[in-house]
Amino acid sequence: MTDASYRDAIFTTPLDRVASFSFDERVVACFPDMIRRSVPGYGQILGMLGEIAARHLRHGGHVYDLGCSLGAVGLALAGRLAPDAFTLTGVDLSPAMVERARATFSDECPEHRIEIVECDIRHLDYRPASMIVLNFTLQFLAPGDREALIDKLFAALEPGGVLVLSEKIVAADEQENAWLVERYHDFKRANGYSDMEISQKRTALENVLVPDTLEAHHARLSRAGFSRVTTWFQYLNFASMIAFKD
Ligand SMILES: Nc1ncnc2c1ncn2[C@@H]1O[C@H](C[S@+](CC[C@H]([NH3+])C(=O)[O-])CC(=O)[O-])[C@@H](O)[C@H]1O
Ligand SMILES: O=C(O)C(=O)Cc1ccccc1
Repeated sequence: MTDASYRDAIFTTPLDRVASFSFDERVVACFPDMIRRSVPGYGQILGMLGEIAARHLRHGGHVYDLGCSLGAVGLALAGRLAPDAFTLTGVDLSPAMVERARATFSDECPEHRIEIVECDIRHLDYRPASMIVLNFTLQFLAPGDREALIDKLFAALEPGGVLVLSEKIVAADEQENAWLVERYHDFKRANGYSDMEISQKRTALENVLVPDTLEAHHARLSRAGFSRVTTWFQYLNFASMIAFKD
């Protein structure tokens, strides 16, 4: 059984000291529930990734899913496209994530050509790709490492290729940001998280998940050489962009 998933109860008890958030076994065990209840629009983004792939991916082209966690992006593409339509490499640094993602793909879509690599996306030797997805992963890299990775991904993309970048974002205007964060906390409360869980998770993510502004993302993508960048989705302080390489 590869799809066992528990309810996220990681921050339900008060802690004397909240440790930094990490993608360990406990998080992996409840990850599908955590991400669904914590990321506004997560399911809609996955559904649209299938449609974006159907439109933009060269037939038989290669896809990278960077920070693939349990493989949700690969599963969305495999649900939308035939096995001969693409090959995919999912990459994640967390051994617990990689182990479960591999089991899921061999159980659920053995015909699709999907491999999972345990590696740091900053150090991977990229082969030419038609589509690259960073679905809520760049935000976990040290801010100083982000530009070099985007440059590397631009170089790996074939002409006509696309990069999809989904991120938690911060608004430059303090009042706007405060409103978005408050409504995001309402979103989490409505999804069953208590004030204590919300507050302890926020502490655990400090200096671990460091969001950029949408403007910073667009500027970085343009600097790397992408000819067009479109924010195609935003729900509160979560957004997804698509960048096109000519
Ligand atoms: N340097 C790194 N190299 C490789 N992996 C990394 C690195 N840093 C973090 N990760 C991995 O990036 C993933 C981020 S989760 C992505 C969700 C998924 N995309 C989804 O669509 O379900 C987002 C979230 O939990 O908010 C984790 O699995 C980390 O181990
Ligand atoms: O829960 C949060 O506060 C988030 O920002 C989203 C999230 C989801 C899963 C792991 C880490 C962060």
